[in-house]
Amino acid sequence: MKTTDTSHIRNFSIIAHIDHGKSTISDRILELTHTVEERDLESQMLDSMDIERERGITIKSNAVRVTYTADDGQDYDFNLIDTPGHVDFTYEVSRSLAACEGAVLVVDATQGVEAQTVSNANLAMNADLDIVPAINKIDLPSAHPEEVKREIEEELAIPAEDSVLVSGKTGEGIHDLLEAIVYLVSPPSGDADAPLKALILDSYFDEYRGIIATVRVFDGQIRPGARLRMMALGDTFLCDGVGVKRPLETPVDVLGVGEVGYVVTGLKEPGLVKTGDTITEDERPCAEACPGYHEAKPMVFTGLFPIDNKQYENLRDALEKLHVNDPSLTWEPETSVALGFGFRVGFLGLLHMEVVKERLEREFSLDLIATSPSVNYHVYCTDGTMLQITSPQDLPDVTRIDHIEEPYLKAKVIVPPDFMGAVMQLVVDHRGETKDMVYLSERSVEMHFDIPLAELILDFFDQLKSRTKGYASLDYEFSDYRTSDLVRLDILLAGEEVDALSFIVHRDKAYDMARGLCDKLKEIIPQQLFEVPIQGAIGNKIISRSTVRARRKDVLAKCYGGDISRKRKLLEKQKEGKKRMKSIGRVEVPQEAFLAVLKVDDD
Ligand SMILES: Nc1nc2c(ncn2[C@@H]2O[C@H](COP(=O)(O)OP(=O)(O)OP(=O)(O)O)[C@@H](O)[C@H]2O)c(=O)[nH]1
Repeated sequence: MKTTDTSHIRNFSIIAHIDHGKSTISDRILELTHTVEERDLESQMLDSMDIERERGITIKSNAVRVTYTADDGQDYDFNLIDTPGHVDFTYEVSRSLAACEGAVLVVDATQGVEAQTVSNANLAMNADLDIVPAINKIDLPSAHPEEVKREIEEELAIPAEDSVLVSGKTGEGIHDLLEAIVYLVSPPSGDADAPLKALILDSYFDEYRGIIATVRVFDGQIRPGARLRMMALGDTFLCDGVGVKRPLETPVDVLGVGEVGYVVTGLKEPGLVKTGDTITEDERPCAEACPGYHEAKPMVFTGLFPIDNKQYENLRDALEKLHVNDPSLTWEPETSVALGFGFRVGFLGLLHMEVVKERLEREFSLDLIATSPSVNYHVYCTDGTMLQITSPQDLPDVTRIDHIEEPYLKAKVIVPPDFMGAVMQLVVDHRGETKDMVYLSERSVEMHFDIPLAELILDFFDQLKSRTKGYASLDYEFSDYRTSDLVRLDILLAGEEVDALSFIVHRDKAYDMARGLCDKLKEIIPQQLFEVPIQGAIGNKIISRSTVRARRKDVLAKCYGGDISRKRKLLEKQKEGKKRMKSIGRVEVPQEAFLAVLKVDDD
């Protein structure tokens, strides 16, 4: 085996619980290594999507190359991968870790170890990575780094003597962190003469150059002009260029062993490049592909419908293109009497759903309506068959149903002991069952419970945050399917059933939900020229009702005659408002009505 000198390469991910400061620390590293000059530095440099910057969260992992001149006088190439912290995107973290030898585990010095600190640390340990703990936000007066060190040792079983104290805000300690990375993270190894073996970490669609894949080279090398092959999918392509992100794309002559960079595939069809696949040489393929990734399974499903039905094909096209960048998305066509043609789309969670909807609207100029999120139910019929349904409309008639099973999660909350009672009550209110709890330290208890996924996606997290004054952190994973007494709640507007407003709910909660939803819809649906009764029904039985009173809406009344340009402006504004509405029968319904179920206070 020919070994190339990889002793000056370090590949690491930055992992942490949400908001502990990964992106801020990455910014400081870019600055200190002069990858980006101070005057060009925008905050959250690696969060390249507008949504990420606006919301201050990382959604996609991002790989960037920086060169660090260490205290030993040598230059080191760091491939740094910033990862998301939110539980919806855990799969992004494991994808990134597969490309690295090390992980910087950021822990907020004021918060200590939280739920995703534990799960991300476990992912890194299972991947056998060298872990560098970084205790962040030490500039804050409420920082208690010594206690956090103890938590890292006791709760995560990671030696804390290697911890580096840093402040992403002031830059203090970042130099020590870079030195720790040089000494604690192993350099990559591989065979430069072996056939190419490169793992696809991520990919995105470029209108002009086709699909661009981010890869980690394990063996061999990639040069422009080489004929390469996707091992799982079998397609071949001529490599159109390789490079690294600094953080802008910078072409290089070759990507060698241990390096992380991008490959321009020239492939134009979405679906030809798969994250987790291995790229090899066409003529001399490697013997074994990289282990690849577990497919991320969608947990939450919603209907996405274009407001203008002419945009249906554009929506399909957009989903295909977005899928290149977001392989966890699934979809199939769905038809609604109320909303026309659309798709039933599967997501990893509610945040993922919001992000995808927003990306479709922004990046592909679509106007969309999303319907209430649902989970995947197993419906056992009296004829012995089992149906998997993700849409309330597909629920068969009650006479055909023997029983229904719904997905349950194993969830974990880390919280100060004072809030234990509040969390237990919240779990009971959401049909959950507390299993056990472990004191991690005087400051924190880890509680384990089982809870239906359908309850968690409605409002559990918001309520958890508010009832624990923001102190609780939550992590969960799929557990199993369990039988539940579930019914479909239908909503009628002006006497007509609106299929897109139906949802599946536990029988014990149906009355409260129906009342809450009718009241919420009354607030959301604007007054029309006629009275609009809103009714909630199970089967033929009406169980709740509210009414939107009639009013003649005369927008011009405000103008007191006179000014024509003002009148025109008002009319245009009204037209704009209309675009965001959908006519259901005679009733104009705003988009947000279809997600009203998320806003119902059912307590
Ligand atoms: N005082 C102080 N604030 C910090 C420090 N580092 C980060 N912050 C703040 O903490 C918040 C979260 O920081 P981010 O860097 O966005 O956190 P993150 O871990 O990347 O968050 P996600 O990507 O959403 O998981 C921001 O408001 C930062 O300004 C620090 O060292 N000191």
